Amino acid sequence: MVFMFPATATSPPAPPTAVPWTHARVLAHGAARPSPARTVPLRAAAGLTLAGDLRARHPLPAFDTAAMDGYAVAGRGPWRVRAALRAGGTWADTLNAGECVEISTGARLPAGARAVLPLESAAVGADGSVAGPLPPPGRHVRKAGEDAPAGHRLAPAGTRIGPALLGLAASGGHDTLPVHAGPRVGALVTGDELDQSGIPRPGRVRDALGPALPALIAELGGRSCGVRHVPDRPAGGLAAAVQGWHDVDVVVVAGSTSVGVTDQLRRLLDDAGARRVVDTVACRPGHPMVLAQLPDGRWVVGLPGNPYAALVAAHTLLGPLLTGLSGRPLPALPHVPVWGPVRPARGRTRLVPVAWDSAGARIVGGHGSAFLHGAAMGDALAALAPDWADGGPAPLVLTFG
Ligand SMILES: Nc1nc2c(c(=O)[nH]1)N[C@H]1C(S)=C(S)[C@@H](COP(=O)(O)OP(=O)(O)OC[C@H]3O[C@@H](n4cnc5c(N)ncnc54)[C@H](O)[C@@H]3O)O[C@H]1N2
Ligand code: MOO
Repeated sequence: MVFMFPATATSPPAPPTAVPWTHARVLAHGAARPSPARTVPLRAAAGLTLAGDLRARHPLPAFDTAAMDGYAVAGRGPWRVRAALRAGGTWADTLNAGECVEISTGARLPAGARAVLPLESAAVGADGSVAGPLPPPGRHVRKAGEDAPAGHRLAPAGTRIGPALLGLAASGGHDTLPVHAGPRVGALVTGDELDQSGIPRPGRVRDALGPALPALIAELGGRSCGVRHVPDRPAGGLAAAVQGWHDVDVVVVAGSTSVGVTDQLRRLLDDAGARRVVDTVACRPGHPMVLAQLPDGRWVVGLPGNPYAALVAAHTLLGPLLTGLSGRPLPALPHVPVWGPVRPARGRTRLVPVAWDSAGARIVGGHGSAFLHGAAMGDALAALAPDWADGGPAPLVLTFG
């Protein structure tokens, strides 16, 4: 006879030693020290982190600039046209009342000009003079230093360098930037049951994490150094693989975080004299995750083998760790209303994939710990507290699906 336990609607409480989910992120971030700063050309800085404040080397804009094609006028009209100015040109003379220059957007305003009369508002008379409504002083003019005076802090150290910041740095007169490079991350995928291509053979499963991890590491701010597959047998293979990967800052181990006979991760961490910073987290899924530091300074992040649990664990521990190693502050999580027919978990945080909708974020797809469908369709993970109710606010960790 086979005895079966009745299915329960709520999950069992978290193990007593498990770290609360919000605290796990803070611990992982706080444990990391940023890599030394170095200087790189702008073209090599995308995705890295500013290692010093970015300051304007000159006023932005550098001079009073025409913001419209038209006429830069002085005094009241009609105005006599003195010259034509194009962007990039200079005109050393000064306008007197009743004079103007034809001017292009981006050209430096001549001394004496009060404003720009747009072409559409101007009428050119038979004698070549220009008439039109008197523009108020400063109209259609970008004032020198209006965006930032010289020396102004454009962005603080710790800012992630994206396209807008690269453009801002160039506008501010910079050719290079001081940066913290993205940490180097190697990924070890464990599991003798994994097939690497096609439809898995009977009893086996297709490796979902090997293809996912390099993209996930890059999304979280790391430099992926590749994926290596480690067999569960002989025992000791995982320890050798971890110890042997020297030229990385972080080793991610996928699988082997549980208590089964083939799960070697915690034993190898103890044997190696590693310091555990986070050891199990009060969340669902992903609770067996672990973060530890080896005596040589390298970090080990253990992600549970179940693919969605691994994704949750990566966003809980790996993301904040890489953020800290990169010299960036831990971002505050936005709280938005979350909708969907899901029960929160007793005594722990439940992480579900969500997609934006007009009223907040809606829970999407399947979110069992082995299934990636929901996460692949989602924009974020919502962290549902035990007292969350449908439509209530929850913090979001943004993801890329
Ligand atoms: N007695 C207990 N058993 C389990 C516990 C527990 O607390 N006590 N926790 C369960 C939870 S929760 C998780 S999550 C898993 C974690 O297991 P491991 O990290 O040791 O991973 P594996 O056992 O190797 O695999 C678990 C599961 O995931 C599949 N898997 C593994 N790697 C991949 C991959 N790269 N791509 C796709 N699927 C993968 C694997 O086939 C298993 O089905 O432990 C539970 N057990
Ligand atoms: O928490 Mo496990 O991580 O349920 O799949």
